[in-house]
Amino acid sequence: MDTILIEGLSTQASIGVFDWEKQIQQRLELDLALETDLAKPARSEQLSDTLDYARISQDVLGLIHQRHYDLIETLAETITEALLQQHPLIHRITLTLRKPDAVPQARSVGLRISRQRSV
Ligand SMILES: Nc1nc2c(c(=O)[nH]1)N=C([C@H](O)[C@@H](O)CO)CN2
Repeated sequence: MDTILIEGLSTQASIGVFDWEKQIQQRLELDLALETDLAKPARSEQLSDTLDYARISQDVLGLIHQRHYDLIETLAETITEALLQQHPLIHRITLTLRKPDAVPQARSVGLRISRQRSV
């Protein structure tokens, strides 16, 4: 399987379990690996035959900004579920989500999840 990459997607978000985190915006960084077959678009040169990384980046930012999330787990599941539903060409998604300013002693904290289309 081939992979479309979106790396270092960075934005501010309302995210966190504590009350003070509901009053501020915090930095989030995302990497996405979207597994799909790229043989057809390679031949056709049609954007409609592949995953448009520009459009998907905007869709992900829209999901991040649409509401407050307490846990990064909830946001990660929301993003992978929506992308699998909206893009039939995606076979599997691996999402890495980082909250770089959450723990001052760490370069970054975060998670990585993989979700596959169920047949
Ligand atoms: N596994 C997680 N642990 C923690 C989360 C989280 O979303 N998932 N969130 C927090 C707080 O919001 C933290 O970022 C504030 O410093 C703590 N642990």
